[in-house]
Amino acid sequence: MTHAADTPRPTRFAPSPPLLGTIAAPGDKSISHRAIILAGLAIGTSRISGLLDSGDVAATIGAMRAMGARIEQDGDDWVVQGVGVGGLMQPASALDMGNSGTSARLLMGLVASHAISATFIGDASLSRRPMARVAGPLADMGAAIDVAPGTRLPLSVRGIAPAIPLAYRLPIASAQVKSALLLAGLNTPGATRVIEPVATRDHSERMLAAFGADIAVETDGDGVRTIILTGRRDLSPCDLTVPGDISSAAFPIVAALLVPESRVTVTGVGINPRRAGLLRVLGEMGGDIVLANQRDVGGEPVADITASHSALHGTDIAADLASDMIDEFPILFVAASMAHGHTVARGLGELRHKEADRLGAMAAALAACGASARIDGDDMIIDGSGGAPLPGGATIAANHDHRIAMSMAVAGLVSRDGVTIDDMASVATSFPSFVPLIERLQAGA
Ligand SMILES: O=C(O)C1=C[C@@H](OP(=O)(O)O)[C@@H](O)[C@H](O)C1
Ligand SMILES: C=C(OP(=O)(O)O)C(=O)O
Repeated sequence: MTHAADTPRPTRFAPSPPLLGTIAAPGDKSISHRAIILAGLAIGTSRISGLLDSGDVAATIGAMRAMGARIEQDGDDWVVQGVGVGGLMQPASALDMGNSGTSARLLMGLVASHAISATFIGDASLSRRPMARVAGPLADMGAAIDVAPGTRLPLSVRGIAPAIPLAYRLPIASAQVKSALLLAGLNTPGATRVIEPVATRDHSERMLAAFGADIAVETDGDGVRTIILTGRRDLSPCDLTVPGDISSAAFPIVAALLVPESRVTVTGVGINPRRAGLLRVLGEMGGDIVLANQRDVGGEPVADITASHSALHGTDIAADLASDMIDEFPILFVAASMAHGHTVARGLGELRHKEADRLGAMAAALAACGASARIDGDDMIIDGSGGAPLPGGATIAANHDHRIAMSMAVAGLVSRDGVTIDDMASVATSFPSFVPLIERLQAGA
């Protein structure tokens, strides 16, 4: 039987008229996962507004429900009654993480310090992604991980309470690993310490503090952060608003920079410095990007962002910037392909471990559309077209990767012959309204 969701949705993105108008950014995916998880652990009722309605967040909601949290939609809000730290229940069946690495890794951490066991499964893409980065330190905390060699999904975590508090220096810059260990630390007596030589997105730290966790952050003279979480404290419920997702806003913003005569405003976008590296790089490339109405939403900095068509020039992106824009490289590569001159983006090995190998897949996709992109070790090197449209004309395999699908869709908007994406279904994981919002901007919304 063929299910509707399994039917590929090929879509052609033709050369675009100017993009004009104002749209609201969808809720931040990273923050939405964390809001559901922490509200699901608090004692009492939390109300969340602005939650991202997407496949990845649905995976986290499903798993937290399966472990006892009561999570209901109330109009545009979500109302969550938590189980209390230490109160997760044994799930009756395997937890389906779908396409979502964040769900899988954060929830593995959560289960590790509860006396329950859970089997984690995922789609073909997620089942190829490395899980040893969380399984290793969680085993050091006392959890038993049952997994085939290679440490990929499916795997089972048998948690332990009390777990052993860990001091762990992150060997890779990963907010998912950091967050998995902090969540494991919540039900672990004593201090769990995560040492972060390269700073990554700090949504977990901010939100843990908002829910009343005992958390402190120390930064040494070299900028190395140590996050200290003392476990076994109850979490208090919160009413919070999820800011808009800069990783989604990136697509209309770059599209506006590239499509002649465009001017687009995206409202309510999170500009946390550990997420907003793309804005800094596009600014250095000559992009006309204006931030207005800067404010705080849910403990995160937010702004309305206006991007206008600009002549971009190439740039050199240092490796230490990578984690501040890790999910934005695919769309940055599209921008660089149309810039004047040479762009080098360095130290991007982690891109090989996302929903697809984003280095290899983007180099191939851009080359298929007539751009000059090549990989040298962990670096991407692009010679821009100098503002000329890319030839296009290709059909690109999205490979279950929403960011490749949306990036190459934007490439189609600025191509000579259009670009076809073989299957746009993956955008439902992070930005279900991507196509209608682009169409609204084309109509001058
Ligand atoms: O913590 C998070 O919410 C995320 C962290 C990043 O992954 P890594 O921790 O693997 O870098 C990012 O790529 C992902 O989209 C979301
Ligand atoms: C890498 C991503 O997400 P995840 O790791 O949660 O699948 C992403 O959204 O680009």
